[in-house]
Amino acid sequence: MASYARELTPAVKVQNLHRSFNEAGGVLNGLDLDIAPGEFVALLGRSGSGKSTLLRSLAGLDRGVAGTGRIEVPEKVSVVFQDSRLLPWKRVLDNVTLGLRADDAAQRGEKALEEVGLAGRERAWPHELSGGEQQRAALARSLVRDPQLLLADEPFGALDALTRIRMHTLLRTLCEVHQPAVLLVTHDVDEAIVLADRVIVLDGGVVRHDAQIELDGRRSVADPAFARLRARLLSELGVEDDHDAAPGRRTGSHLGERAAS
Ligand SMILES: Nc1ncnc2c1ncn2[C@@H]1O[C@H](COP(=O)(O)OP(=O)(O)OP(=O)(O)O)[C@@H](O)[C@H]1O
Repeated sequence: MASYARELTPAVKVQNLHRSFNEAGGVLNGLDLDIAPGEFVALLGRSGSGKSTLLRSLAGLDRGVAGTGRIEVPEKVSVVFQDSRLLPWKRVLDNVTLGLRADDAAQRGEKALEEVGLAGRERAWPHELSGGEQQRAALARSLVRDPQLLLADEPFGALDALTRIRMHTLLRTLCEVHQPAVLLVTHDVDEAIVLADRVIVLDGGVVRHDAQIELDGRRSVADPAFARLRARLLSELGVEDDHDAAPGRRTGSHLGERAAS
């Protein structure tokens, strides 16, 4: 996944972005950000630091919010949220293909559902799917459009730890196949390290920290280099790393690893 070239025209270019909701002060204060085609960027930041505001700006979902600046994104952008946002009155396949204007929409939807491990569930209703399956369907709905940019706002935030790990593997695999640029908002430092090519930290309405993840191959929380990176990112976030705490009780972390890519 990290095989992008910096000199390529960026998939995302943000220059001097300002956003504010009231006169009390800006949420984004002159933010600059480039994301290369195919690059997977995780976005960390304290609660209220403006992560969702940035993502919504890139998605064009911030109409009515005061602001200035320049945003360039590709034509095909898909968004995934923490909740699947499947329409309860439509079957899974119809949710996946909703708004897709293509003669082969149904076949593409079926293929996307197969890719996310939901083959055979095309005619199910959303309420018949588990939370993890609903997020799989949401991923299928975004990927069926073959996006050049995938924006994901804590897509696994509501899932249990084991389902999350499975979703990490699935997302990596899908990204390797489809090669979208990705901006993933997450609170989970381990999730960021496991998944991303690059991690950025938002603070004060700008990108405060921006680093490539140099870990190769299998990324495991047991790897000392992983632990060092986690400690550095937690410190950027103003949090102490309680690395010695019991698994699952660490601040901003969970057990996770990814297979070599
Ligand atoms: N629609 C809105 N109206 C008024 N203020 C808002 C609105 N949306 C966000 N804000 C404010 O903007 C700031 C940034 O919010 P945002 O949701 O972007 O932060 P975040 O980093 O995604 O937070 P979290 O990690 O808690 O989800 C917060 O102070 C929030 O209260």
